[in-house]
Amino acid sequence: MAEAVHPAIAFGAVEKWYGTRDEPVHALARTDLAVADGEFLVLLGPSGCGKTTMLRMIGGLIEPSSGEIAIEGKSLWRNGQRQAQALSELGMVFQDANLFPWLSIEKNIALPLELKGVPAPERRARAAALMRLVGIEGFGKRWPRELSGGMRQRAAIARALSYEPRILLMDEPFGALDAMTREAMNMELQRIWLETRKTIVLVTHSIAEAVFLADRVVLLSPRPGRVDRIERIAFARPRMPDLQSSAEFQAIVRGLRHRLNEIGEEGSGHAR
Ligand SMILES: Nc1ncnc2c1ncn2[C@@H]1O[C@H](COP(=O)(O)OP(=O)(O)OP(=O)(O)O)[C@@H](O)[C@H]1O
Repeated sequence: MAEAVHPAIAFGAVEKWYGTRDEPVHALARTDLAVADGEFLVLLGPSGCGKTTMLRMIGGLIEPSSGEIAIEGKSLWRNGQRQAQALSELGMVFQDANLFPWLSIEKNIALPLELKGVPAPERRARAAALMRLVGIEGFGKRWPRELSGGMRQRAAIARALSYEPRILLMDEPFGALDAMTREAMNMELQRIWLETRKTIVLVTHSIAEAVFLADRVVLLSPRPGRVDRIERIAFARPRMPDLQSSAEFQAIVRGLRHRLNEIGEEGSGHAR
């Protein structure tokens, strides 16, 4: 397969300040980062280190204060205007599935297609294929409230994939789920990724989740948010849950936890 000409996502000297009523908040210091086409990148770090800010900037929901973000080589912003062309490459999944309660699961999944004017028979066929892909086949006529949290998250992933974005952005997608469902969802997400080969950027607070899923873990530190280190995770795929009890896996988790503790101490102790 030919190498993609552009990275899927490129940060060039991107910086973000938020204006507040008191002091401006320096949410992200000048950051350069390239995410390869088809890569699974995980953003990990303590509260307030800028993970969501980075994800929302990639998603075009907020504009960087300076620097440039390019999606597949196309600038996301030009003269303060978001470029729709670059945005169509992106799908988003949040912690809360955010399904419309008055629409069936099938209609929720097909909604982005309806908004795009895709005819009903094609929408139904696509929704059926996506429900198979995420493992909720047969639940299309149900209401969101009739599904478990894990199943609702599967539906949210199906909806984000419905218009075939090349990049999937996920902000703590499994943060609200119990530990067992979360582990099952990690396996499912890995399977979906192996089948679709999307570029994925996922935010998490869980070190084990990060190491289990990622090609690279980007560890961020706060005040201001910045990339502290990038850990390449080389385990072969598909990765099985037992991998997590291996010495190699635990060594990486330990290293990241150790660094996270140091970051915490630097933040609370000596002012810089
Ligand atoms: N809209 C906003 N206005 C002002 N400050 C903000 C805003 N959004 C985020 N911040 C600040 O920017 C910094 C980075 O926030 P961000 O939400 O990106 O961090 P995070 O790593 O995602 O945190 P968490 O893990 O708690 O979700 C924090 O200091 C936060 O208080």
